[in-house]
This record gives sequence, structure tokens and C-alpha cells, in this order.
Amino acid sequence: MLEARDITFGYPGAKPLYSGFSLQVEPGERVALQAPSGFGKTTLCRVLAGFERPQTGQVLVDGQPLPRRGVCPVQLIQQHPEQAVDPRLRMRKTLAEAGEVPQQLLDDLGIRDEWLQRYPHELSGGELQRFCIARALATRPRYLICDEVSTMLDAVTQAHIWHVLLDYAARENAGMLLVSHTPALTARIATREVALA
Ligand SMILES: Nc1ncnc2c1ncn2[C@@H]1O[C@H](COP(=O)(O)OP(=O)(O)OP(=O)(O)O)[C@@H](O)[C@H]1O
Repeated sequence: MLEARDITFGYPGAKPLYSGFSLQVEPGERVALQAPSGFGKTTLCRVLAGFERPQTGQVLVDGQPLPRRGVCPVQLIQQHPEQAVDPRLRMRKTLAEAGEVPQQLLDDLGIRDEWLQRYPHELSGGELQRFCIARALATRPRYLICDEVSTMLDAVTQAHIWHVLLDYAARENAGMLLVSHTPALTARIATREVALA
């Protein structure tokens, strides 16, 4: 189980976004996180994936804190893929951050061979997001945090990406926390909804 236990987090100089917030995600669950804009959904996603440290409380997987080094069992896929990659690296190297990436995964995501030689700015947002998803899934995470992963994409790309993510979660019995501003998408995907505020 992925657990946020009694989390308090505030950015320096600002009042806490939440104090003593707790959340649990079981394997195979798909939990939608709901809150108005600016209430800290993206921040919580970053806390859950170990990108930010809470001032109090803990993020636990099966009762254990997230590992300080090595592969994190909780992988975050962000809204803006260009912020998640090193602009100086060709995509082949960015993918290699996950170790060996199965060709089948690249095929499933529709990643073309010729894209591997490109830099992030030479790809569309949808193409770049596919790489970020490939990199995340190649580490075989137990939990996926999907923060508005398809907001900027056209309907066909959106459907394609969600198909791959849901297929992975079903196959691996992975848990998922998702943030989406599209109620129809949330209704189709989430097995449960949780209010942040
Ligand atoms: N790095 C940062 N430093 C300081 N303040 C930040 C930082 N990132 C976000 N904030 C502030 O923290 C608050 C929560 O931001 P966050 O992006 O987590 O909200 P959100 O619920 O995901 O919003 P939205 O639905 O609009 O995407 C906002 O007021 C934002 O301005």
C-alpha cells in the first residue's frame, strides 16, 4: 500500500497547503485526487513521488519510507513533460535513465526509432510525454502518480496514452493516483475519489 501519513507541507514563506493530510492507495486502485486550483494537488503528487520532503509526516510503501537512492517504486508522470527531461540529452539517453527499456513498451507507446536521436525540443508535447511514460513504466513502478498527464494532448493521443497506462496498471496490479480537470476522464478511470480540501 502507498500511504501519505499526516503530511504537512508548505513552501518557504507561505502557510502550509495541508496539515496532517493522510491518504492511502491500495495496489490495483485508481484514486482521483480532487481539489480546486492552487490547493496543492501537484505539490502532493511531488511529495508522494519523493520529489519534495514534507515538513511533517511520511510517505510509505508497505510501511517503509521511499528509498533515498535507486529506483523509486512510486513514479510521477507530470503535466509538462518538457520539465521532466534534461534538455541537453538526446531521447535515447533520457530513456536510458530507466535502464533497459523493452522494445515492446516503445512500440505500445508508438515511439518511433528516429525520435531516439532527437533532443526534447525537437519533439511535440505528445511525443515527449510518451517518452516520459516509457521511462516511468520501464522501472516497473508499484505506484503511478499521473498529474494531468494528458491535459495538453489531442483526443487520440490522450486515449492512446491512457490505454497504455491502464494496461500497465492492470497487468502489474499497480496502484494509481490521478489528477485530472476533466470529469468525464476521472469518471471513466478512477475507482475512488479523494478530496484534498
Ligand atoms: N515551487 C514553488 N514555490 C513556491 N510556491 C509554489 C511552488 N509550486 C507551487 N507553489 C504554490 O503552491 C500552491 C499549490 O500549487 P499546486 O501546483 O500544487 O496546486 P494545484 O492544486 O495542483 O493547482 P492546479 O489545479 O492549478 O494545477 C499554489 O499557490 C502555487 O502558487
